Amino acid sequence: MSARPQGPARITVLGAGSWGTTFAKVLADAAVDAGAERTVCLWGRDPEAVERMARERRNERYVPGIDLPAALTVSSDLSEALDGADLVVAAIPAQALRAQLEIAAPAVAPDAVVLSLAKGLESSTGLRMTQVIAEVLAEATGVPEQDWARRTCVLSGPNLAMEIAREEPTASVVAAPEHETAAWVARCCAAPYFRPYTNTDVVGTEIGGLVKNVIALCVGICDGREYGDNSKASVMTRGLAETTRLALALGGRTTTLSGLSGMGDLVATCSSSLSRNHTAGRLLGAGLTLAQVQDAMTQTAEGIKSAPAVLELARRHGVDMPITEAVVSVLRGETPVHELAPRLLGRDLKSEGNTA
Ligand SMILES: NC(=O)C1=CN([C@@H]2O[C@H](COP(=O)(O)OP(=O)(O)OC[C@H]3O[C@@H](n4cnc5c(N)ncnc54)[C@H](O)[C@@H]3O)[C@@H](O)[C@H]2O)C=CC1
Ligand SMILES: O=C(CO)COP(=O)(O)O
Repeated sequence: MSARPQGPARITVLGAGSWGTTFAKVLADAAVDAGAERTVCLWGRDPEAVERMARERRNERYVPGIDLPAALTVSSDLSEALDGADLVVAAIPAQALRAQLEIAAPAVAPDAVVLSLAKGLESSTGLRMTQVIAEVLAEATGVPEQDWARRTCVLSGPNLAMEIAREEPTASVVAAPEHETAAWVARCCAAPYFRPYTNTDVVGTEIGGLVKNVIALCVGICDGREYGDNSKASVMTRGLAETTRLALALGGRTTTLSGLSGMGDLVATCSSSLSRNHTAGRLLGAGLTLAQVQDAMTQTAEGIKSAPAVLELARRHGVDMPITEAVVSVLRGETPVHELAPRLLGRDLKSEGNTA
C-alpha cells in the first residue's frame, strides 16, 4: 500500500455512542494540534440525536458535560458522511457492526483505511471485528478480502471513554498489518492528551481488548460478592494468562498482551467503576439475574455477548480458559455466583511452576 496522505485527509467515525463521540473529539483535537488539513465527521444513526448534537455541540446522553470541538462535523446521512473518507472509523458495537457496515459499504471508498474501535467477537461467527470488516467490504466492493485486511486496523488500550473525553492523559495502541498504515493512523489521533503507540500484531491487540471484557465481568462479580483485592488481583493475573494463551494460539505475540492493549486495558477496565463490563459483573455478583442486568444497562457491555464466542474459539484451538468458562456458565444461569469461586479454586492443581 502506498503511504497515506500527509496532507489533507477526511476521516469519518461511524457510531455516536460514548467511544465514537469521544474518539471523534480526539481526532478533531489531533488535527488542530498538528495544524493538519484533516476534516473529521461523526456519523450517528439517529437523526434527532445528531440534530441535537449539531445544535448543542454536546452529546449529553453518552458524554455528558463535554463540548464537541468546533472542527468536528456531525451527520446522520451515511453517504454524505462517508463521501471521500480516507479513514473510516468503526465505533459500533460488535454484534451490530456487520449489519451496519453492509449498509454503509457502498459509500466506502475502495482504497480507504478502516479502523475498528470495537472490543468484541461476533457471536454468530466467532470472527474478530477486523475480520468482519474485511469480509463485508470485500463482498460489497469486489476488492479482494486480503486487500481490505491489509488496510484494516484496530485501536485498543486502557481507554475508558469518559476519562479521555475529559482530556485526562491516556495511551493506546494502533495495530495494523503494515507498520506504515499503523503509523499514519497514529498520527491522525495523536492529541495533547492521547498518545497512540503502534504495532503490527492485529490479532494480539484485538484479543487483549475483547477478552478483558470477560475477565472484567468476573472481577465485577468479585466486587458484587464483596471479595477483596487478593481475589480481584488473582482473577486479573490468571485472566491475563488465559488471554495470552488464546492470543498466542491465534498467532498473537506475548509482548502485545503484556503491553497497553493487554495488561493495560485489563487493569483499567477491572479497576474502574466507569467500565460497563465491570458494572454488569458487579450487578450479577450482587444477585441480579442476567435479564435484570441487561435491563439496568444503558450502554454496551460487550463481554456478555462475546464470552460464549470466546469460549467456543478457545475450544476450537484447544486453549484452556477456566475463567471465561466459569463466566459463561454464570451468564447461562448454570453456575450461581456464590459457586463461582469454589468452581475456579476447586480445579485440579497443576504443576504450572513459575508460569503462574
Ligand atoms: N465506551 C468506552 O469506554 C469504550 C468502548 N469501546 C468499544 O467501542 C464499541 C462501541 O461502544 P460504545 O461507544 O462504548 O457503546 P455505547 O453503548 O456507548 O454506544 C453504542 C452506539 O452504537 C450505536 N449503535 C448500536 N447499534 C447500532 C447499529 N446497528 N448501527 C449503528 N449504530 C448502532 C448506538 O446508537 C450508540 O450510539 C464497543 O465495542 C466497546 O467495547 C472501546 C474502548 C472504550
Ligand atoms: O474498553 C474499555 C476501556 O478500555 C471500556 O470498557 P467497558 O466497555 O467495560 O466500559
